[in-house]
This record gives sequence, C-alpha cells and structure tokens, in this order.
Amino acid sequence: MKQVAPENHDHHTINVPLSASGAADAGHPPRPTRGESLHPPPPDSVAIDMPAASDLRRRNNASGGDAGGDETPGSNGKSGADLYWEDVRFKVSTGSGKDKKEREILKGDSGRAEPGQLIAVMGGSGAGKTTLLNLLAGRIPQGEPSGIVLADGKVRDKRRWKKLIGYVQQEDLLYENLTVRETLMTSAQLRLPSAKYSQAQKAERVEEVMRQLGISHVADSRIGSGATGGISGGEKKRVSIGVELVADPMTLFLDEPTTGLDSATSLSVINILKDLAVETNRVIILTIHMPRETILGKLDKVALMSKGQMVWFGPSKKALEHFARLGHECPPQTNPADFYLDLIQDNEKDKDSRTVAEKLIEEWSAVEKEYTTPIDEETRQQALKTQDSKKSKKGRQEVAGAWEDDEGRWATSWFSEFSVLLKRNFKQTFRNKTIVISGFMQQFTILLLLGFVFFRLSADSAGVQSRQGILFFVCINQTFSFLMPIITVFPLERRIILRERASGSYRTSAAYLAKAISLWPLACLSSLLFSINVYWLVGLQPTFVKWLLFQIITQSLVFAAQALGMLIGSSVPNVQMAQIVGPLIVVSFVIFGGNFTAGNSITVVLRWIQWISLIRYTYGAYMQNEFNGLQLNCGNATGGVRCTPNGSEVLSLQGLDSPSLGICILILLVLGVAFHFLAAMMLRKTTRMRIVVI
Ligand SMILES: Nc1ncnc2c1ncn2[C@@H]1O[C@H](COP(=O)(O)OP(=O)(O)OP(=O)(O)O)[C@@H](O)[C@H]1O
Repeated sequence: MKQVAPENHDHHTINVPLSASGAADAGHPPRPTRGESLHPPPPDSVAIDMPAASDLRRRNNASGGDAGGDETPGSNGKSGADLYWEDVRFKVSTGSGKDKKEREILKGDSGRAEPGQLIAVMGGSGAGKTTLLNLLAGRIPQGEPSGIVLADGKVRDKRRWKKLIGYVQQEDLLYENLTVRETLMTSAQLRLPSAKYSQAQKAERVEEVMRQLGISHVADSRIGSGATGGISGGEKKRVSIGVELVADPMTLFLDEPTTGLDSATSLSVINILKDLAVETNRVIILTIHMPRETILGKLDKVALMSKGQMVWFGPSKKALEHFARLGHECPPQTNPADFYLDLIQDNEKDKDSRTVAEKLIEEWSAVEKEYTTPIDEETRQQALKTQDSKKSKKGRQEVAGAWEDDEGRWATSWFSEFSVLLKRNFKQTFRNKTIVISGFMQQFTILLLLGFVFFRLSADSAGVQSRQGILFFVCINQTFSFLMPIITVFPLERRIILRERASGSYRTSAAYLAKAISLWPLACLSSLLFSINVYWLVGLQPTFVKWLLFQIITQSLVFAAQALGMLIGSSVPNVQMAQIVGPLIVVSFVIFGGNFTAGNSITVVLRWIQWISLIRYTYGAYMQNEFNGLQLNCGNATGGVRCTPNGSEVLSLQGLDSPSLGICILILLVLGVAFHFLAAMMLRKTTRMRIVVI
C-alpha cells in the first residue's frame, strides 16, 4: 500500500512509521520513490505535514541549469545523485628534499553508484578505502586527485557539492553536554535553509530523522562521554548519522560506521542505512573492515580494494562467482568477507612472481566493463568538456556566477547562526558542573589564602612591599586563571568545527563571536567574586572610586587574557602544544611585567615583549590606583630602609607612573580586541577543510 504525497508542493505529507522497521532483503522489491512508504503504514504511524525533504536539492537543481549549469548535479530531477567515477587516481608527495617521492595511492579506479544503493568499500588496512571515499566526497586534505567523477552525469561544483552531501566521520564528533534532540536541532537550524523551513518544520524534520534512526527513545538524553556516561556507542553513531541526515543530503558517505560497535549494533546501523538508501532513493557509500555475512547480504555492491586498485566492484554474490571462475572457491562455512580479505591479502607469489592480488587486479580490469553500467557517451563527452572549461579561468567564473544566482551561500542569516551557536555554547559550558564549580572554588581558595597572608595591610614601608606583592600576584593569578582553561577550547573542538565548516554550516565569524561571548560570563562572575572581596580583605584604599577602578582593571585583564587564550588555542595544533605555549607566553609576560625589572634595563632584542605584556599594564594600573593619594607612615622605618611618605613617589621611583591608569586600561582593551581579531583569523585558517572536486 502506498502513501503517495501530492507532488510539486512546498510541503508534502509523508507517512513516518514510529519505529525504524527491519531492513529490506538483499533482493528487495522495486524501490519506491520519495513520498512512498516501503511498508504499509502501521496503525501507530503518524502523518506529518513537512516541507519536501528534497527542497535543498531542488533549490540547487533549480539554479543549476544555466551559466555553466552543467556543473550542477541533480538537474535531472532525481532525488539521489547517480555517482559515476572513472579512472580516478590519487597521488601524494612523501618525504622531503632529496628523499621526496611521489606515491600513487589510488591507481585508476572506476565504478558507479546508483540512487537507492548501499555500497561498501572493503579491503585490508592501507588498501585505499578511506582515500577513495574521501575522493568521491571531495574531502582531500592534501594530495593530487585526477580522473572523472560525475554526479548525475554532471561535473560537480565545489561549493554546492559540499552542501549536497553528508559525510559521517569514523569518530563521533559531538558535544557531550547536549541532548540528542538538541544536537540534531542545531544541525537542522544551521543547515536547512530558513527561507524554506520554519522553526517548527525544522523541529519536525529532527523528529522524523530520530524516528528513522530509532533514537527517539533517547531524544532527551545527553550524548555524554566515557567518563560521564551517556548514550551507547551505537546510539552515538546513529546521532552522527542523524546530524548529516537532517540536512537531507543527496549522497551520504560514511567512514567505517561499524568500527568499535559490537556485531548486533553494527548490523542495526547497516539495516538503518539500507532502509534509508531504499526509502529515500539516496546513494550511501561507506567503508567497512570485516563485515559479518548478514551485513554483506544487505549491501547492494561491494568494492574490494587491494593496494589502491579494484579487485571487484559489484554485488557480493557475484564476486563469489567471479572468484570461483578464476579458481578461488570460497570454502564452505566461511564468511565471504573473510574469504575476500584473505584472497586479496595473500602475498605468496606464484611461478610468474605475481601475487594472487596482482592477478585479481589484472583480471578485474579485463572484465570490469561487463559489471559497471556505463554512462551515456554523449553525457560523458559533455562532462569532459565542462571539466576542461572549469579548469580555465572562464569556466571558473561561470561556476562562481552560477553560485551567486543561487539563494545564497548560507542556509540562514549571520545572526541566526550566531544565536544558535551561542545557545549551544552556553549549554555546553554551563552544563559542565565540574568546570563551573571548580572555577569558583579556585578563586575562593586563593582569596582565602590571600586573606590569611595579606589581611589588612599596614601603611608603612612593609605595607608598601606587601601592596606591590599582592597586586603583582593578582595580575598573575587572574591571567593564569582565565587564560589557561581557554587555550584548550579550540584544540578540543577543532575537529567538530572542521566537520561543520566542511558542510558549509556557518560563517567562522559567527562561530568565533558566539564562542568568545559564551566564555565570558563565567569568567566575569568568578573574577568578580575574587576581586570584589580581595580589595576589602587586603585593605586597599577604602574609596568607592578606587574600588570601582580596581574592578574595571581586573575585568579588562580578564577580557585580554581570554582573548590571548583564544589566540593561542586557535593557533596551535593540539592540546599538548597549547599547554606548552600558554604558560611560556604568560611567564614571559610576568618577567616583563614591571615588577622584576625596569623597562629600559631590558635587552633591546626582547624589549618589545613588555609592550604586549598584559601583566605590565595591569600591574601599572593597579599600582597607580593604589599608590596615588596614599599617605605612608614612615615612623616605623628601620635603619637602612628608605621610606617614602608619598605613594606617588613610590610610583615614580619604580617607573610605574606612566603610561597613565586610563591609558593602561585602554591598552588592555585594545590588546584584547587585537588578540580576538587575530584568533578569529587563525580559527578561520585552521578549520578550513580542503574540498577538491574533479
Ligand atoms: N596524505 C597522505 N600522505 C601519505 N600517505 C597517505 C596519505 N593518505 C593516505 N596515505 C596512504 O595511503 C594508503 C591508503 O590509505 P587509506 O587511509 O585510504 O587506507 P584504508 O584502506 O582506509 O586503511 P585503514 O583501513 O587502515 O584505515 C595508506 O598506506 C596510507 O598510509
């Protein structure tokens, strides 16, 4: 029984079963098109009024027909792209200097994936599975690809392609303090075009995807982590798939989606993918290591690879026949996947000094045309022409022009991106109670310690030294406390940002600003807890204006220290480097902070450090705030200790009377803004995924 949706409407009604039912068999019935249900709707199914899930593709298709329009896949109106690749190669340079060599990782592979098919790339470790998957997806961090890849017979356009596909990485890159529903909703809000989908429709899409993936029962559970608990590994994998699926991609790529899962969970993930491929008429391509036989039965085609070359591409059952014809029978009671892998990894050489794999590669190249449905030659020639023109300047302009005619480069406005990301960041930060509480506890403990050591300072020569000591300590404490936790933020989140940016989810400026603002309130509150109380505890000058200035100076330091933390975090490749570089920079700022050495006695080569030392300006401002107008009691001065009755004199003796307090605060703010600006630039640079389409 079919549930046919009215066509050519902005919205269509689909029947969504409340449970993700079992997968269709390998020999599944004729594929339904979108809007048709595979199975009769169960009594508990619900009809949802949804925007056509293929709107995103239609949007891209609609504008793909003209200027260089042959570049856009999907313009034949199909819901899933037919992916064709021919003679694809991939080279990388290894070594350096004299030892520099070129290594060919993919050596001329061809194949075709048709809508509705679930395809697995298999092979031993290092066979080139991930490289082939990445090349088809266009995600190539380095190296030189060549060959032809056509989507629906068209050369792809990089900017559109990255938004038309979903790519599920091997690791589950998710925010652990968000719930499943919030995770998927964030993806929907960022990736579904606001012009087509209202908030309610985006929420409906999320519910639909959760039902398809069978994760509705954990919708409100936090993702969690090994340490904090949370949803299971299989559920996490389904959430990762859901993050891509809510954007309704035309083609879905998955890198080893079953790795790390037990065999029952792996089978359930594959069942879901199989259902998705069939029900939504999409191409789904994945890499897999050692599937069990039941999983193999779900796959429409397998691509067996050895040393960067195909050994077989087609249905698994036919592979057994093909290998049997070549004299390699699969022994009874053997999982065909084990048999394939043993065969292609057999390194024993025969009398011609060739391995079994080498012979199988040769045999495959002789018969591959029989097994791969060719594309129409006229389409192929046309695509080749477009590919050539795309390489020329004129072609590039045509592609760019075609994009400009589209609805826009981003699914939603800058402000929407910013507010979605800000909300996500607040949830991620404030739900981590350990971090929140330990931040306050740290400030409170130091406050107590200072209270014991520096309680109510005297106004004599000993009090001068103690004042200097405590003010310098406050500078160091506040810098370390608010810089160090931040330097690991970007290194820890970089791979998530890379993933999200690779699919064109948001502008870096929105992501950066949302992150910077979300980190500020907690730092502001805990630094206030410290600075408000330390002032009275230590007994600094008891006037409201000076107390207020003390708070302003502290907040300016916190602002600049956080900005510097973000700059360090966005510039270093990993947490370890951040933890080395962060303290190194702060310590050099301390050395040039104005307490240990006078500015003009520093060697010229390093003198510049004092000009960017946050601690120098903060210390200068604190000292002026405290010592200007301070009357000291020299009555107790003991022999040899010079006592200065006037606080301003202390400042001029130590060279801390300039720049003035106001300028010091201003410089701190300017440094903060400059660090933020540089950090945003660095984030943009270090989270850019190289997308190359051939
Ligand atoms: N950018 C690169 N630079 C150098 N070598 C590379 C690069 N990318 C891939 N390789 C090499 O190419 C080969 C194939 O890599 P690929 O990751 O595709 O293998 P795989 O089949 O996915 O292996 P595994 O199952 O172990 O992940 C490996 O030997 C790998 O070291």
